[in-house]
This record gives sequence, structure tokens and C-alpha cells, in this order.
Amino acid sequence: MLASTPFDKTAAYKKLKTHHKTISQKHLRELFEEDPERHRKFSIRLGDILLDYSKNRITTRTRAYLVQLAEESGLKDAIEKMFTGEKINSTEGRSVLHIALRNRANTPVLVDGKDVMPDVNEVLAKMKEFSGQVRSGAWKGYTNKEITDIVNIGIGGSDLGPVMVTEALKAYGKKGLKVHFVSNVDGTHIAETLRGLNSETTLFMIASKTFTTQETMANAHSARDWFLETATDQEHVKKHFVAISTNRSEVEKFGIDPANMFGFWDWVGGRYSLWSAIGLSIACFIGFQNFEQLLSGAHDMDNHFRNTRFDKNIPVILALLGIWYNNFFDAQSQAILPYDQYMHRFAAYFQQGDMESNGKYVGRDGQPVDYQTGPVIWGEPGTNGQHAFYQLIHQGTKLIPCDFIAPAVSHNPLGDHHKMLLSNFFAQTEALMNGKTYDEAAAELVAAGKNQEEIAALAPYKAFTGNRPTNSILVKKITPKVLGSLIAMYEHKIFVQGIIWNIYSFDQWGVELGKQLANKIYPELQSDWPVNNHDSSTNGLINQYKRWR
Ligand SMILES: O=P(O)(O)OC[C@H]1O[C@](O)(CO)[C@@H](O)[C@@H]1O
Repeated sequence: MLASTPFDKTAAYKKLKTHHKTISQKHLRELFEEDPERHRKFSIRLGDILLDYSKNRITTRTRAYLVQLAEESGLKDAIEKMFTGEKINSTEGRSVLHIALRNRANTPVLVDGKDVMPDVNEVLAKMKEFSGQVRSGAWKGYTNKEITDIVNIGIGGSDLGPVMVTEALKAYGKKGLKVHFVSNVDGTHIAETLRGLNSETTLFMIASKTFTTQETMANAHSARDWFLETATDQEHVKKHFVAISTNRSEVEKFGIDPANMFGFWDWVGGRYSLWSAIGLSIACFIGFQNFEQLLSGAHDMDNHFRNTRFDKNIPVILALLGIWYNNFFDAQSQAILPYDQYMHRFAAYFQQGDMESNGKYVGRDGQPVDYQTGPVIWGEPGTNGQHAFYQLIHQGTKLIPCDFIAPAVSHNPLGDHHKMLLSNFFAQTEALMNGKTYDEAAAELVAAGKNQEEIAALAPYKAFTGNRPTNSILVKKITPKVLGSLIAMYEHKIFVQGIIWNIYSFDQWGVELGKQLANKIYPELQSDWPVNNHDSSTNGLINQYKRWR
């Protein structure tokens, strides 16, 4: 069991409340003027990753109080409980062991007294063999041709991780092997994906922890129908369909050869599952060695997280800063802004990772919390975001803490593109911090030849308050290893915040109600009879749909 202290009842919370009154009056410009050592004091380096969090509205005292908050919340104990397989996902009665999936040290990790590592290693060995066969062409389709296209069918955690990673690591992808992802139950998704594919050279991976998810099962059945239209013989299914699941009996019921099933376990949360067999499409695309590098990067971050004191601990610091803005500055959201086109799904990935984990209002004591929990996560790659929503980040009325992420080395060193990209990366955090005073704006207008009247009219709009906090995460290069570390970094940040907010981060009951109601409405859509058993809005919408279809 995890300790259960409502975070607003801690002594550190009270200190931070008072301290916030002082800090909220300070401008980041002043903080930098007062202390030229901020970069050194507020940076952490781990291998090829540098976190500079100096452009935050904090002092060393803020950090000390935040660290105290983490300590009072029982974080140290909670981390140990997670790493040692205790059932900290209490509402589902499960351990939380994505860390075991990437435990490259192979030290025993016990669940109910049984070491899970032999099972983990067995599945990894099977993934290695299979991905090797697909990549080498040894795995043949029903007409003896090599596989050219993989279609992963899954949703949520059984889709977003593989999508994000295969995009982020496209530079490592095997030429001539394409990966496609179908998630939405909207028939357009699968129809558009299958258009142009050849059943003889296409391999389907049906990825679902439960193997009962409506969207995935509907898409899987449509994929099989499409396949059998040309392949005709049921026997051929086994060369073209593999399953990734914890539910063997449902996999068998679907008709997938158990030899083609890649298992995982209930202690792997869906949104933490890309390290498991759910990552099979990743392993096929980038190769098993690179997949192991991804695991190893995550393992490095796991070790750092578990063994480093909190004020030098990257995930802990990121989590505490998030709490500082979320609960003391009333920030509603958090932007993740990768300056790397390959990472264009990174923010979308952590929308599930963060919002499904910490979008909770009931505390671990069973009572509604009376403070804010998980933020809205959003973001797009720079520089596109700059020309879309950054205006609001710079001059809007909302405080939006931002994480800027960029690699020093590009996979595509084309002319001066990367220098231009990085100059934007550096410039944005500087601009958000410093802003532009009225006097600076007026001086620019003078230099542009404007008269006093024009200056008075325009300067208020051209001035920026600045004082907008950012983290800069500069990495050497987006390699599989670095990406693994970055993903694990955010996973642990989410964990820390959940512990401090005193909520359960590893269940997701909130998505159940919609599923239940959809299952109830689905049979009602079979006939043309009007319905009258819902509220007037839902009845009206369903009945109009029936008239129009
Ligand atoms: O892998 P499954 O069982 O198909 O579930 C897919 C997704 O559905 C959810 O349960 C709810 O959205 C996610 O947590 C999960 O990643």
C-alpha cells in the first residue's frame, strides 16, 4: 500500500504557499540578474541528455521546499515499491512493472514471490527471432513472398507508443519495410490503410492487452475479411496474423495460431507497454538491436530515477516544477514542444501517458481531492507551433509552462537547416523568459522612424511581459537510446506527480462509462425504429441519424 497524505496537508505545501507570494512578484530577468550561476545551479546532465530548468520561476529555496514536498509525500518509499513489484495499482490489484521490461541488468523482480525476468526474457527472445525473420525475408507470406508491409491494429497504449517510436526513429527504419497503424473504429482508417496493400506481402499485428477492445476487434475482423478475399484459405491466416496480448483464450477464439502470439502481463499498463511485445512493430522496423538500445536508454533513466537524490533527479525535478505551476500558479496545461520533426507524435503520446494516468479527482483515501491534479498535455513540433499557437504562449492571458526538446545533431544535416531550427529553439525560451519591455518596444519603433503618436498607439501591443517558464531538454541526437531515456523520463515524472497528488496513476476507470454506453447504444442503431429511452438530446441525435443514414 502507498502512503496516503493529501498533498495540501503537508508542511511543505504551506511553505510553498507562502513562498509563492514572494516568487510570483519576481521576474525571471531579475532572478537571472541576481544570480549569474543559474544555468549551473539548475541544470542536470545524464549521458547525452541535458536538462536546463533555470528558466523557471524558482530559486534554490523553491527547489528545497519542492523537494521537501516530495519527501513528505513518501516518494522514496513509493519508488521502491514500484521497482520491487509491490501492488501499487491498488484499484486493479496489480504491480506496476514496465521497469522490468527494460531491466537490462536482469536482476530478479518479484511479483507474488515469482521472478518475472525469465518470462520477460523469453518474450524478448521470441521477438528477436520473429523480427529477424521478417527483416531478413525468411518469414514468407502464403505465396512465398517476403513481407513488405506491417499493419499494427491497436488503440490507445497498443497503438500510440509504436506509432510515436517508429516515427521518432524513422531514420533507423528498414528500407523496403513499411509500418502502418490502424486504431480508429472509423472504417476510413482501415480502408485507407489497406488501399494499395498486397495481401501476399502484408503482415497484421493485432495488438490488444485485453483482446476485447471494440475498435481493435472490429478492425481486426475487417483486416481478416480483406485478407481472405484474396488469400481465400483460412490456413494462410497464420502466416499473416500475429497477436500481441495478455489474453490467450481470446486470441485463440479469433483464430490466430498460439505460436504466433506474443504475450505480456497484467502488470504492464497499456500506456506503459511499448517496451513489451506491444513494441513488436518497432522491433521489426528498427531492428531488434535498436529496440534493445531503446530499452537500455529507459533502463539508464530508471537507474537514475531510483538512485539519485531528488534535487539532482531529472524526472523528480520535472514533476515538481509541474506541480509548482499547476498548483501554485494555477497553470492548466503543459506544452511539450520537440524541435525534431521525427518526434511529431511525442506530445500526442504523452497525452495518453499523462492524462489517462493523472486525470483523476479521487485521492488514494477514497475522497475527492480539493486541489488540481493532472494538466492538459499538448504540443506540436517547433517551428510549426511557432506559426500557430505560440502567440498565446507569449502574450495570452494563460500561463503555459513549456518543455522544449531538441537534438544537437540532426539525422538530416541539410545545408543550414539544423542551425536555423536550433536558433529558433534557443530564441523561443529566451523570448518567453525576457519578453520585451514597453521601453524596448518604443525604442524599436523610434528606430523604425515612428512618431510619438504612433509609438504610443503601437508600443503596448509590441511589448511582452515575458516571465514565462520553460525547460530546455537538449540531447546529443535522437538515437534509440536517447529516445528510450526521454520516454522513461516522462513516465517517471507522471509517477512522481501521481504520488504527490495522492491519486492512483495506473488505473483508467474514467474511460469505462463511455465504452459501456456505446455498447448499449450500438444494438439500438441496428433498426430504423426511433428510440425514446435516453434524454431528449441523445434521443434527438440518434433519431436524426436514423433518418439521414
Ligand atoms: O490494449 P487494449 O486492451 O486493447 O486497450 C487499449 C487502450 O484502452 C484503454 O484501456 C482505455 O483507453 C487504454 O488504457 C488502453 O491502452
